[in-house]
Amino acid sequence: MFSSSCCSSEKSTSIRAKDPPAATVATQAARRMSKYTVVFVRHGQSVWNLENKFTGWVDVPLSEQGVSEAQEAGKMLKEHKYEFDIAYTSVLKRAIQTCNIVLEELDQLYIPVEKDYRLNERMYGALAGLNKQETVDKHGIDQVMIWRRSYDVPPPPATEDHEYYPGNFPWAKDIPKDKLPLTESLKLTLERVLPYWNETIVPMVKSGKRVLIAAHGNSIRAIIKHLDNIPEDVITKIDVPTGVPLVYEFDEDMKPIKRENAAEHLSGSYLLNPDELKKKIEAVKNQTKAK
Ligand SMILES: O=C(O)[C@@H](CO)OP(=O)(O)O
Repeated sequence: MFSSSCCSSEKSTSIRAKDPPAATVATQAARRMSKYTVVFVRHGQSVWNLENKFTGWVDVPLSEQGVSEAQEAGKMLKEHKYEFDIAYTSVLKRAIQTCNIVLEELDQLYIPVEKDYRLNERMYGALAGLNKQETVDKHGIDQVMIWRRSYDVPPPPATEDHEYYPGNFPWAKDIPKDKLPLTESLKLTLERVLPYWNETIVPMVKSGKRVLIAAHGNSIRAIIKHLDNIPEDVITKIDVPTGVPLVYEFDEDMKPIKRENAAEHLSGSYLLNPDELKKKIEAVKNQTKAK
C-alpha cells in the first residue's frame, strides 16, 4: 500500500504537533478522503543536461549523477513504502533508465512498463543540440526565456535538413507525419500528453492500479498544469527538479487533493526536504542566465 506519510518535514510535524493547526486538520481530513495516488519522477540528470544543451526529443542517456539521482528517487520511495502496479514512461532512454533504476531500488522490476512517445519531453525544434547559455549569448535572455518557458511560443522548427529532425529517430517511424512535431511549445506538449493521460493513465488509476510515471521536465509540467489548473502566466515560473518523486493524491473524481507540504502552486508534494528541493529547482532555472 502507499504510505500515508510523505517526507521528512511531515514526519517532524507529527512529533511536534500536540494541537495541530486548523490547516493540518483540514489536510489530514482531505487525505482520508483521498482515493488514488500517482507518483511522477522526472528523469535524473542526462549527459546533455550536464553539457547544458537543449535536448527535447534527442535520445541521450543519463549522466553518472543522473543514475545516482534515479537511485536516490527509488530509495526515497522505498523509505516511504511505495509500491506500484504499473509504470508509464516515454520512449527516451533517460526516462526509461530512470524508471528501471527506480523499480530496481524498489525491487519491483516485475511490474509492466508502458512506453509511449506522448510522454516524451517537448520537442525543442531547431534549438535541439545547442548550448543553452551560448543561445542566451547569441539571442539574449528575453528571447531564450520565451522559447524556454513561454506557454505558447514554440522555438523555430527542426526541418528535414536539421541534424535532429524527428522523422529520422528510429522510435518515431510509426508516428503519422501529421502528428510528428517539428517544434513544440508547452501548450502543444500539453495537447499531445493530455489524451494519453486521460485515455490511458486515468482509467488505469481509476481501476485501482498504483501508477508510477517516469517522464520529463516539460511533459510533467504539462500534466500538472492540467491537474492543478495552473494559469499560463504561473506555469512559466514552475520548474521540475531531476530525480525527485512528486506525489499526487486524487479523490474519486480524479480531482487532486492538496497534500501537506505541497509544492508552491501544486497539490502534489515532493519527497525531499525544502532546502535540497530548492537547490535542485535552482539548478534547472540556472541553465540560462542573464549576462
Ligand atoms: O532541454 C530540454 O529538453 C529541457 C529539459 O532538460 O530543457 P528546459 O528545462 O530548458 O525546458
